[in-house]
Amino acid sequence: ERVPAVGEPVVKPANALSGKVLIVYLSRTKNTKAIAEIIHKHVGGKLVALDLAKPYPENYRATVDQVAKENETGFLPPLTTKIDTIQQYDIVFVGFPTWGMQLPPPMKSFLRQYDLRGKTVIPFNTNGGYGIGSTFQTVKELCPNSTVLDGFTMRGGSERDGQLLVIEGDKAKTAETNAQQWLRTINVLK
Ligand SMILES: Cc1cc2nc3c(=O)[nH]c(=O)nc-3n(C[C@H](O)[C@H](O)[C@H](O)COP(=O)(O)O)c2cc1C
Repeated sequence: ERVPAVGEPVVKPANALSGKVLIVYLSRTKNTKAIAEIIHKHVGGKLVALDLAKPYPENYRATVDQVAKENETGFLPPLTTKIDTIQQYDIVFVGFPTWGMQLPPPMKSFLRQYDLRGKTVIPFNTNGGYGIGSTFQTVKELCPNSTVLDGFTMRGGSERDGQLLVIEGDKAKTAETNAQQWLRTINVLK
């Protein structure tokens, strides 16, 4: 690496993100989990799934209805996942599906429960083809004192139509290529 001249302003290198990494994700049919694992493979750190004190019903329709109610009332479902000393992490990836065009309530619980101030927060998403909805915006709102970077999104399954895990095989390879490209764009990878 070139040594800067005396008095020359020190510019951060391209790969400016360093520090301890936490990857937290919510996944019902494992598409978001597949992306979390790709990120983990390339970035390392601690990979943690969000688990609920009271899991959602297995039935898709019942889950949609429950989520709609929770979104209406602002109910934050209690988590059983415990992050050991959140303070130790500098970079926190947060992964989630789009649910009802919103951030899923359990991820709202996580962002409410843990103080991510001063950290770099990096969202990623899978959805049934209708996009991120308000999810990335809500992450920003719930992390007002964090640096929230541009997120990654791709189409996952569509449980409504019986499509569960689809990010596998060739689709997982494409996902990996695209995710690596994104990680370079946001300067997490060189
Ligand atoms: C309760 C519920 C609500 C959903 N709402 C949406 C939605 O509003 N828009 C959308 O594109 N996909 C929606 N989906 C589909 C998921 O976002 C998609 O299948 C995603 O890939 C699931 O991620 P996972 O496999 O990690 O659980 C919904 C799925 C569930 C279970």
